[in-house]
Formats: sequence, structure tokens, C-alpha cells
Amino acid sequence: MYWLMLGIALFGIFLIVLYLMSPLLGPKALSLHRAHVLVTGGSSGIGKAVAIEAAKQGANISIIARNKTKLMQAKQEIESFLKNSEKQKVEMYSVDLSGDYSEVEKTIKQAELNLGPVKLLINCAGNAIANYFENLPVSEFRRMMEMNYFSTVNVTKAVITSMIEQQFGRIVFVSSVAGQVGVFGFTAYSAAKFALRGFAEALQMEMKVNNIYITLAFPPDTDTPGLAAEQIGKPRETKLISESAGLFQPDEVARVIIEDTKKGKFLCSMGLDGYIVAMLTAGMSPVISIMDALQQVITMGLFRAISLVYLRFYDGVVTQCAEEKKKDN
Ligand SMILES: NC(=O)C1=CN([C@@H]2O[C@H](COP(=O)(O)OP(=O)(O)OC[C@H]3O[C@@H](n4cnc5c(N)ncnc54)[C@H](OP(=O)(O)O)[C@@H]3O)[C@@H](O)[C@H]2O)C=CC1
Ligand SMILES: CCCCCCCCCCCCCCCC(=O)[C@@H](N)CO
Repeated sequence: MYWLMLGIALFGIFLIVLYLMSPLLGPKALSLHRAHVLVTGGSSGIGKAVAIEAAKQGANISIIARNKTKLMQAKQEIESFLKNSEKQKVEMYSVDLSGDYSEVEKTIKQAELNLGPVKLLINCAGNAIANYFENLPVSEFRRMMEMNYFSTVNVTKAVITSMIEQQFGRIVFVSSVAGQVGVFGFTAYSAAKFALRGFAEALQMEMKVNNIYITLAFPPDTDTPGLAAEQIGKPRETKLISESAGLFQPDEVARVIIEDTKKGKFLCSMGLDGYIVAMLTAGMSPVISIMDALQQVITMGLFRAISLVYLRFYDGVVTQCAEEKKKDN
């Protein structure tokens, strides 16, 4: 009985401490009106949808990708969504973001000369491969790190100096549900997306004093050209497991990313399953609101129990697929 009362008292004190801390937590909400928003991977899929959402909200936009034809088409499409086509601009740049740092830096400098210091950087350029570990050459592991992790490090490095000078900035890292949970078939991809998390948490701890806020987004499967390409070679297990987390449209994902980024939220998830996984894997990530902190504290245990049911289901999928493969041979 005493222990229970002590527990309740401690929990109460904890809530009060959280409450007292709350005014210190979040930044002022960002307005995208006339802000320079730079979107990597802005020529396709989620990146293009994010650029369109920013265009609707009055931003000036730079998009970066490699293929010039796709960039040109995306630029036109984004321009058709501008709130005020006289005052807003959309610029495009072609560079391999996972390549030479000096090329990336040159591109970012040029973009800042054209549209001013970047207020919001969205690191969306990336690529996935799904296959059995035994079928993935080591070179694919390196490629995944280059495409998803080093491209993000390169661009973030190139904008950070001006953000520190401005004492303002928002940076989004587009990870994935597969960057919170290691998923069958994604040995190479999951590892690269998990790497973004370590980078994001450490960088946020360094950058808060400069009024720079990081958002780490975890989309589930999203209906994009990237997802279509990833189907090649994708194990049946991977399909069945990722389907259980649903299929999202790029514009829904983009809306959530922009909304959470404006608030400066660190963890950004989509849908109910996404919310559950985000709470469950919150770990030591920073929070900017008392509500988010409370939700994490209260739900974590329950969600862990739910996750065990899902894990059991995935186990069943893997076992069944293995048995079918044995039969086929
Ligand atoms: N779709 C999904 O199911 C999910 C996707 N994600 C992540 O979201 C991001 C976007 O995915 P999605 O929209 O599906 O992908 P798409 O393939 O549709 O778009 C990827 C974009 O990134 C660009 N890009 C890729 N590599 C480079 C590079 N080295 N340098 C410059 N630009 C590059 C591409 O242009 P180009 O090829 O011309 O360079 C393109 O604009 C990725 O990081 C992905 O991992 C996360 C969860 C789910
Ligand atoms: C208790 C909580 C239940 C929910 C758990 C869900 C976890 C497993 C689902 C894995 C989904 C993987 C999506 C990868 C998307 C992606 O990044 C690629 N499509 C990239 O193109």
C-alpha cells in the first residue's frame, strides 16, 4: 500500500516537473510565407508532394535531384500550386547528393544566392532496396548508406553554417517505419534509415541553442515511383509485413511532415500504426510539448504489449513463407 502511494506521489511530482518545463520546450511555429524551402528529392514522390504543400503555403522553393527531365516536369507541376505566382519562385538544381561534397556545397550556395538562406531543409532524396540478405551484395549496403545517409549528411552540412548565422532553421530527415523497426528484406535499407536517427538525435542536441529544430519523419509504404521500383526483387515476406502497416498517399504524408515541422516536433509519424511505433520507440528522443511527453510515458507499456502480437504475426508470416518455399523445392 505504501509503495503504491509512493509510486503515485512520484508520478505526480513527475507530471508537475514536466508541466513546469513545458514553456521551455517548443519553438515558435514557423510560417512558410516567403520562406526558402529546399527539398532534396523534390522531383518525385514524397519530396515532390512536400514541395507542392510548401508552394501552397507561400514558400519559395528549391528542388534538387539528378535527372533534369524529371526536375523540369516537377518544377512546372509545383509552379501550378503556387499561392502567389508573381511573388513566389521555384528553382531546380541537378546534382548527385551522395557524390562529392564540394559539388553539393556549390549547389546549396547557389540556391541560397538565388532565394536567400534556407529556412527549412527537407532531406527526402533516398532509395530503397528489398531482398533477402543472402541475395544482397555488400556493395548494396554501401549504396544504401550513400543514398540515404551520406546524401543527408552532405546537404545538412552545407546548410548548417548559414542556419547558425541566421540563428534559425528547420531540418527534416525522411527516415521510414523501416528506420524504427528492422524489417524482413530491409537489412541494407533499415540500417541506413536507422543511421539517420543517431545523426538526428545528436544534431538536435547540438543545434537547439541555435534555434535549429530537427524533424525525423517515419512514413510507411507510400504510393510513389520509388515504391514501384522497389517491388522488383522484394521478398513475399516483406510485402506481407509492410502491407500490414498500410499504404499512404504522398500528399497525406507531405501534409503531416510540413505540419509537424512547422511546430518543430522531433518525431513525425503517420496513421495509427505509425503513432504506436513512434511512441514505442521514442527512446531518449527530445520532445517539444508536454502532451507528447505524457503520451509517451503513458502509452509505452501498453504499446509494447500490442507490438508483441504484431511480432507474433510477422513470425507466422515468415514461417509460412519458409514452409511454402521448402514445398516448392
Ligand atoms: N515510398 C515509400 O514507401 C517510402 C519512402 N520513404 C523515403 O522517402 C524518400 C522518398 O521516397 P519516394 O518518394 O518513394 O522516392 P522516389 O524514388 O519517388 O523519389 C526519390 C527522389 O530522390 C531523388 N534522388 C535519389 N537519389 C538521389 C541522389 N543521389 N542525389 C540527388 N537526388 C536523388 C530522385 O531523383 P533522381 O533519381 O533524378 O536523382 C527523386 O527526386 C526516400 O528517402 C525513401 O526512402 C520512406 C518511407 C516510405
Ligand atoms: C504495434 C505496432 C504495429 C505496427 C508495426 C509496423 C512495423 C512493420 C511494418 C513495416 C513497414 C515498412 C515500411 C517501409 C517503407 C519504406 O521505407 C519503403 N517502402 C521505402 O520505399
